[in-house]
Amino acid sequence: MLDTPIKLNDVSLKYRDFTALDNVSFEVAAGQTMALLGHNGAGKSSLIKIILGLISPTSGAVKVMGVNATSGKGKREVNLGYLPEDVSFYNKLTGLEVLSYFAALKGVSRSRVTSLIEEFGLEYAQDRQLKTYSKGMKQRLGVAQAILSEPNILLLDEPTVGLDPQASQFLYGKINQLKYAGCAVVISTHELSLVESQLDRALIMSKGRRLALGSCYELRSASPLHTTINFSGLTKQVSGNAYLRQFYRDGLLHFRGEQKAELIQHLVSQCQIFDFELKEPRLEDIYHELMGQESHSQAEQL
Ligand SMILES: Nc1ncnc2c1ncn2[C@@H]1O[C@H](COP(=O)(O)OP(=O)(O)OP(=O)(O)O)[C@@H](O)[C@H]1O
Repeated sequence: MLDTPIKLNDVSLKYRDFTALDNVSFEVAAGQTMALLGHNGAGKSSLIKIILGLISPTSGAVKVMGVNATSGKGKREVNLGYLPEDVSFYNKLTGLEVLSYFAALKGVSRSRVTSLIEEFGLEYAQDRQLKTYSKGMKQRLGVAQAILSEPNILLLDEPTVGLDPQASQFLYGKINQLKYAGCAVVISTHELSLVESQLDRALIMSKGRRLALGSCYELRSASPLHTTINFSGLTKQVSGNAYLRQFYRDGLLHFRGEQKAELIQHLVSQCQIFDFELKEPRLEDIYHELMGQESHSQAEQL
């Protein structure tokens, strides 16, 4: 059986007395995208650096393709792409020189460099020094560098910062191509609306601790936030239906994520519906709800 690409077990990290990560565990399977979400300082970049083997956890186990990420043994066999939080290349090099340099390090062909430069819309600036690049252009180059080797593991720290909407969409298209080829992807981001439709699972963190872990469906099901349904004739049809009455409030049906399938089956079999509007809590709503609960319970502990 193939090893799980990324596996963290009870990982903790301390900087002197400060606990940056507190018993964090998760796995990322081949072909999956895991989004790391959390306020500034939650520990997202630290987790990525631990997976990379750049820093060692104070305790816990980290395996990358079945190999202990901190021991160094067998690491060279992992084809890994990484975009750091603050992309910074040598400013006197041109865009083409930067990508060619990484291509040489990773044994990637010249034609892949040329096609990525073209695909990322940097062809017109490829012979210009990076000091003349805008923030977004540098970010495009950084992302191109991260996916250059068509990695099996891709770690992206805030990849869409500075990218225009078209470039962000293009990036997610590229990530999806890699995923379908079996790449395990970890994305740390604050852009929840962008990542929502892209992730398979999200790890929501606060102050180094895991608040929630799951797919959008699982997070929604566990959330106290309601999904609502509205359709014409709702009020009339509810009045004679004891099952629907339990969900009815303010002209809408309100229910929890896990009740959705049963309720929709009931509506289809028992009601006349020509069209309906379903509103589910977005990832952003769930995130804010969890953060609100967290600060409430912290306030209570004081
Ligand atoms: N070298 C270090 N020494 C001491 N503390 C550190 C060090 N690196 C990170 N930290 C602390 O660890 C915590 C987690 O930092 P980390 O960079 O992982 O957060 P993050 O979730 O990526 O934040 P952001 O969204 O702002 O990028 C923060 O409180 C940070 O100040």
